[in-house]
Amino acid sequence: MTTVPISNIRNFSIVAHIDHGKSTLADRLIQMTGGLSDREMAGKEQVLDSMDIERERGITIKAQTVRLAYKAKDGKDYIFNLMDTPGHVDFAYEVSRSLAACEGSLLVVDASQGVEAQTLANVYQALDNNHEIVPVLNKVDLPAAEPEKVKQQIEDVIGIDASDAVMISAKTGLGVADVLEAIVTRLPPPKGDRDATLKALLVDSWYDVYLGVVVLIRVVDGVMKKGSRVRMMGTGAAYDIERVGFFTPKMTQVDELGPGEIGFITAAIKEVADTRVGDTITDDRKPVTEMLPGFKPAIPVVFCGLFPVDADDFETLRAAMGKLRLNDASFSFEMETSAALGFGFRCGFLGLLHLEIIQERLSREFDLNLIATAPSVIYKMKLNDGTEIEIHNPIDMPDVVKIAEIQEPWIEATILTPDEYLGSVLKLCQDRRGSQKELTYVGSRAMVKYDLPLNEVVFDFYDRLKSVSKGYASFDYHLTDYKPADLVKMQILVNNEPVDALSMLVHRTRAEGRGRAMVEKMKDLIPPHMFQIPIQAAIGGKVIARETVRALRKDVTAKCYGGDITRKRKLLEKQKEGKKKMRQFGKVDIPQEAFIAALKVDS
Ligand SMILES: Nc1nc2c(ncn2[C@@H]2O[C@H](COP(=O)(O)OP(=O)(O)OP(=O)(O)O)[C@@H](O)[C@H]2O)c(=O)[nH]1
Repeated sequence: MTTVPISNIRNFSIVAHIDHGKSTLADRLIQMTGGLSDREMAGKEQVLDSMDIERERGITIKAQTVRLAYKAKDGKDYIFNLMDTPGHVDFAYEVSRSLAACEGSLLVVDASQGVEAQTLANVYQALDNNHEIVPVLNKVDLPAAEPEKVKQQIEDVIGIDASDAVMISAKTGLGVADVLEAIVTRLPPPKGDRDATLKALLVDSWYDVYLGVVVLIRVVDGVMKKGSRVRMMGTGAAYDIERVGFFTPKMTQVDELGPGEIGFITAAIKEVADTRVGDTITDDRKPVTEMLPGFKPAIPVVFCGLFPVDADDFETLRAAMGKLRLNDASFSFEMETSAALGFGFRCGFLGLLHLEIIQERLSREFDLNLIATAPSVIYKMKLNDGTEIEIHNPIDMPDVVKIAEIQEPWIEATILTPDEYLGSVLKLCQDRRGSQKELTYVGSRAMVKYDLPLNEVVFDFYDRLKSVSKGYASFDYHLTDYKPADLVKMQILVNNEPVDALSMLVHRTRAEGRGRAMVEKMKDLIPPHMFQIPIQAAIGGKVIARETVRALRKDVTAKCYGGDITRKRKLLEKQKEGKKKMRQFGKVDIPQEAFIAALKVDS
């Protein structure tokens, strides 16, 4: 691959709403610049989405970068570094750090759909990073495409000039050549001083089975050389650089990366946790004095307990989580025990989608059968003695008489929806204790901004939103602040004993509805025992809902008395098999389905 002057480098990202065609365009760009042969492209549905689940769910999770070589119409050779960014709201943090390593963005908007919630969120982040932006209208091959209308929308809603938007079909390849030219002529080259001391941004890191920890960097000043000794300023650790290179998307090794370049390094780094994303990498012998601005760390906001259905799987679960964490520093877990569910882990996630992805990977890649407890957020509590604590597990909540005030996190949500579903969307937000801030129109679609408690959003809000809008509404949010809330701890009692895994913090006004729904579900799923079993929902000592599982009338072996002993044994064996799928709770056996159903109820 040719080396070029810094003025011929272009570093850019593609920002888009999910499904607007970011990956398809990225693949086209790779294909047209010869990064991969047609044959290699054919074998890979979407080259940038490397993880199986990403491909199946059609979402991009891990930011990746490819280097492309392009000969422009001006006859000069250019190097493009294309940074992939995830499109989903939970991973906004990964978007922001990819953007910090680039000078420009292609804003891809589906010409048949128009601007969506994540288009806005992502493009504002790009503008915050002082990016030059080239609007690209994709899917113009579709009969429903309305490029002129969408151009107007981009100007009205985002406030950037869209008159020169590039019209393309990433699918057929139409117009993609113009995108390549626009990258050269409309995006700025990076700035940097080759003779200055090495200063590089640690953009990302991940674990590779063959290479160990791979670190993605953007060189700002100086040169990153193979064999040199560098220092990570944030952690203070020093390393000898073993490999330097980039992806085309195939891994290619070189001797050095100069200013403005993006690529990877490897060294004897043991764990991903030893690298701090956003850190500044410099020369160990003559370090720079000032660090790069860096990023805010990604903090988990949603928590839940994950327990193996089969207690024998506990160690497998621990090992599996350890493996996943190797490549996902934003996923955290610590051991937890529950009287009802046994040994498991309390886990922290960036959001609900992140939770779902981890859960799915655990069950699919590690063949684990899991029970997840209700998702919770971080509550702040002021105690009467003046101390302040943070709670992310309802079990840890102190006695109510000790609590002076409970605060819960709030978000600002932006929702775009076709007009006909606006009523249902507003009702949903209202039902979730939301307060409306703004209602405007973007073409024929309504854009609403709502303040909502995160506690109500982690509880199936996204699913409900999709269902009330037949999948048409789009949603994005960011955390705003903590506000005092009238929250209570609701417990579920089975046979008069509280089931710890089913405790949750809910708003007082919603406790009864939620409690009633839970006990009803459990009643249907707990099999009759020899005695009657009360199932109750309670706040403190006060029962707010109750159901009863009636006592069993027949003994399974009764009809075998005096009869065939093998038949009797068979029946008992069968019963034992069934028991394996139960949780012994006091004198009661609770089937897993009952837990799962109780935790899934929609109030
Ligand atoms: N008709 C048509 N379909 C397209 C075009 N570009 C992409 N698509 C289709 O739109 C769907 C979404 O495209 P992707 O490239 O996966 O979208 P994405 O924005 O990368 O989605 P995420 O990875 O989830 O962020 C796919 O089914 C593509 O085949 C186009 O120009 N025309």
